[in-house]
Amino acid sequence: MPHKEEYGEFTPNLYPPFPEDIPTVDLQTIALSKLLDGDAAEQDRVFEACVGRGFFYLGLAGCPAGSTIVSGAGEIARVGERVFRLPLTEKMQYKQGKQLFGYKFAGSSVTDKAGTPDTAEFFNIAKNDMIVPDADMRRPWPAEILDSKDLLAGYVRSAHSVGLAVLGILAQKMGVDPGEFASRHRIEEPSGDHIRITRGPPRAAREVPEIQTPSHTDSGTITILMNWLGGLQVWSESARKAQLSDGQPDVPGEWLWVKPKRGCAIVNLGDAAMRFSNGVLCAGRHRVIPAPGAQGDWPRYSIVYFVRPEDSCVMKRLEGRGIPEGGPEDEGEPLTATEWIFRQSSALGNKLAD
Ligand SMILES: O=C(O)CCC(=O)C(=O)O
Ligand SMILES: [Fe+2]
Repeated sequence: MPHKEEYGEFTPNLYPPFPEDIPTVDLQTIALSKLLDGDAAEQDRVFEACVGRGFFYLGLAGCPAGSTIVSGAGEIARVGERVFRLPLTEKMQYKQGKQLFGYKFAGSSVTDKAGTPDTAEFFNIAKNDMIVPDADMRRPWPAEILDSKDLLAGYVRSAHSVGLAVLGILAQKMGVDPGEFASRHRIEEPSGDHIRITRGPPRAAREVPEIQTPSHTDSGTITILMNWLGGLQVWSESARKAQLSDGQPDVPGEWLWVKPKRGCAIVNLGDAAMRFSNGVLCAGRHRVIPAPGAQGDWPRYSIVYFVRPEDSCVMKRLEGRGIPEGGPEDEGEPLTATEWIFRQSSALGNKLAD
């Protein structure tokens, strides 16, 4: 059992191994350093993974942005420990609004039609506030976060650059000018990008796992995820419709565990990537439950970076020889990214503050 007082609760060195006897998903491992070096075979593999399931491991060794993500994620989880330890009344002063920045309390969204509440807490730290002077920030942040602003800003820049590097490669494979993604994700421009610190409680019951984060596809473009304990699961079949959903998978299949891999991020594409590519790229459906086996006795932390289109970006498909025309998504008035993301998260049953 974890010794909470003695070690704090984010203790990756003490976690028992991920069980060997449960069905895991077989994800490709792509080396970030090879991608950045222009390795053609690695670039082919990343495109294949994104057209397929929309999930892959990204090996972070051998390049500065990768090292910042590996070391930064652990340090940010420790910032999270300090934030989540604050009294609920204090955390609720930072309750998330329409843009989803700030604190999400456990139970703020539902996991099924019966209305069972989720169990994960999040603190969503806005990219734009971390990379500007304090006087220019748009929201208040707890002292625990402001004290670590340099760490968070460095992480934002590295994770954002890694996301954009992958998107640039995907663009080329689809015959799209890589500048088309870059110009929709400029780091200084306001966007829904954020670092999410998540905390899920230890497993309450062996038999019926409670849902920490219900079934969803991410609404942004690309997500860089760091986690240490199991608990993430992907739906076995890919679903590529960027449609409103009631939070349940829309094609038959089963949940498969994603085994955390040291030194690797788990990268997945979101609905915006599917929208920009008119369905060529896949947004992988996933959820989080308590970690399997003895790992489930620990509180579960993860650090997620969401790369999202700029707020005023018009959400329509990009032009390129590899991007098909037409389909239902090409009809009707396109939304801005702000409207789009609000629509996607409301569909997941999130009770928003304003
Ligand atoms: O905690 C994880 O492993 C995944 C979290 C996630 O899917 C999300 O926050 O969108
Ligand atoms: Fe997600």
